[in-house]
Amino acid sequence: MQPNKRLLDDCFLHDRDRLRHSEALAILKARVSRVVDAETVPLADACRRIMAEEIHAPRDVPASDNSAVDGYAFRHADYINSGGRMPVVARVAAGHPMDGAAPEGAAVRIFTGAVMPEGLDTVAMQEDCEAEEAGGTGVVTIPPGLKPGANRRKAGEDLKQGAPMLAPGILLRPQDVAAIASTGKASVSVMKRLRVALVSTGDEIRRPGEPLSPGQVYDSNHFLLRALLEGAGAEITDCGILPDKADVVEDALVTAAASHDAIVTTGGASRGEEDHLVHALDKLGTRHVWQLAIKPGRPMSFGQIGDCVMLGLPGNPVAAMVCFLLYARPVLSVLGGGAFLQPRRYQLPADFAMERTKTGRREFFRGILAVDGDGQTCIRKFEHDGSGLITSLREADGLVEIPERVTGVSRGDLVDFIPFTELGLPPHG
Ligand SMILES: Nc1nc2c(c(=O)[nH]1)N[C@H]1C(S)=C(S)[C@@H](COP(=O)(O)OP(=O)(O)OC[C@H]3O[C@@H](n4cnc5c(N)ncnc54)[C@H](O)[C@@H]3O)O[C@H]1N2
Ligand code: MOO
Repeated sequence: MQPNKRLLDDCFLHDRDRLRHSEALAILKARVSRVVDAETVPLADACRRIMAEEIHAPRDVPASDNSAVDGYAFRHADYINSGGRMPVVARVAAGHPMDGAAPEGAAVRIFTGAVMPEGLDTVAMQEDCEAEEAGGTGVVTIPPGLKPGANRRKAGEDLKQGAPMLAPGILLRPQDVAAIASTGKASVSVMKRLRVALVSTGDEIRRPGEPLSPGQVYDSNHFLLRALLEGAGAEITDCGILPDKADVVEDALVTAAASHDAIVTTGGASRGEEDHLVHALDKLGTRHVWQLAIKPGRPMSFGQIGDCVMLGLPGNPVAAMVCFLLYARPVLSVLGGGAFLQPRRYQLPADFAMERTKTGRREFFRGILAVDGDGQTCIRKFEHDGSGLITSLREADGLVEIPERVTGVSRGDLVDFIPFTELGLPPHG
């Protein structure tokens, strides 16, 4: 006889009731704003910090016209009139500008970065010239065909005085810090670092270095999330590993919330009797998000305890990383004064095929960049989808994103690929 009640063994049956990825993002975005103040730091410490001030170029960069090459500087009109053969009357090197203007009809020996002598507008590369010259005196023959202004870098061609350079909220990259330095500014106002409490939970979790008893698991998520948080510029407090005990979890969250801008937890996020994080959040504060129509990462929660944001990441390592990158990263960025960071997707042909019996949820598979038989870049899927496989994260170059409505992927179909580099991670070495 057939049972009249089907067992609820399909753990994704309720995806319709769960928040979709885009809905979750919209809630997160609407709920958070900057919580940190500004501080002034020396430029050497400014990289990867978030700008708190607006900067306009205080001066022209470069400050003067200068030579782009080692060679001979001259007035273009003199070059035309002389047929390219000119006396050399002086020598100017970088850091040693010429006193006064160059005489008419003459060339000047010049080196890369040296200020263009007054009145001269064009430079010929030394390799193209024939010179009977030493120490800035002699004669040089310059080949025909040079255009006026050749090999001359104009004052202000990099930055014009007053040009907008940087605005609050921008994450400073090495090249941004270089630009600030090029204007002579020695310090910069940036957002203070976000104070984040990092919590692992689970009776079975142990720190590396400790002996492992049967059934216990090393706390890999602590190191995963610590590194991700460091990459996001946070100041981290290690709150250790909490046991699966409601009162201990609650006490720890109250203490952490009092002195941090955000709490990031891993584990205990789900619905089991031993999962206390969501109940604690409900009791101590307000939950805005829990249970997403995504995989992996379904039990992620987001809420607040007073003014402290709580991000409850799942315990499975792949789910913890995916949730961090997709949801915690933009939230922490906004709390820290930055943008709600969203990765760009790249459409690449799939080097895999799959059928989806369950639609309605968004899936993020681990994707590996590959080259197909025609030499075209394509995307492979890590062969196992298990949410506990750290190896899948290590092998992958990013995430393959399969939207809710897609019923299957055929080999060669274009799929969305989010490189890990778009999520702030270093490239695969
Ligand atoms: N009946 C149901 N069971 C589960 C559901 C569900 O909806 N109903 N969801 C599953 C999904 S999806 C996930 S993801 C997990 C996540 O739940 P939790 O956050 O409560 O995670 P835990 O049970 O604490 O741990 C899951 C897994 O991850 C390991 N873990 C935990 N913390 C760490 C750590 N710091 N470092 C390394 N590994 C960690 C833990 O030992 C477990 O193996 O729940 C499913 N179950
Ligand atoms: O969705 Mo869970 O997050 O499979 O691992």
